Amino acid sequence: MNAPAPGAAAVLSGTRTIVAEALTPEAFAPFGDVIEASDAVRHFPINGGNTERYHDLADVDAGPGGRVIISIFRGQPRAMPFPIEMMERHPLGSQAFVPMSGRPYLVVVAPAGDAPSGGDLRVFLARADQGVNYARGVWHHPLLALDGVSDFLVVDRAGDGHNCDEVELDHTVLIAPPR
Ligand SMILES: NC(=O)N[C@@H](O)C(=O)O
Ligand code: NI
Repeated sequence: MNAPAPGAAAVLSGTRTIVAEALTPEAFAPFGDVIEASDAVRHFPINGGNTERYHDLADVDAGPGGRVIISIFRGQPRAMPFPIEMMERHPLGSQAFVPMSGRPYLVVVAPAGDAPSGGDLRVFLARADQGVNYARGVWHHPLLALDGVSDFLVVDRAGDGHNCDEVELDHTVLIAPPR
């Protein structure tokens, strides 16, 4: 059997397998922002030309009564192919992950709104120089580090209220990074 194209879904041994697609701002736009220093974003020299500022890359949202905080998540690598059995969302604020360990990672998302089914998932392979910012309420799988223990700078919300809903998927979906 030919390898499925990135982003394609293939039914292997009765379980649907999705091969990750490359992360681009356009493809990720329905779910939030891609945080990367590319010529596609507004950038300009500062500090007398010593530094280039890649400006205003993500919409950080702590909602009413929330506070924006910065943390570090140290993720253990996930074994591939990985079964996606649940998703979560943060209804009160956004959540951004910026890789610090020089490794790629996987991003699994579904649109904000009703609880997703396995058929609603989008799977992206993020490069080591790309961060993501999940917009408020966007369904996503908890951190999916690859290849080794990986640190991520995380920008999200602290404050009152319940800010993490979890849902079990109606069927398991295996994900695999592109070959
Ligand atoms: N629990 C927690 O803060 N982690 C998740 O939100 C996640 O997206 O990894
Ligand atoms: Ni989260």
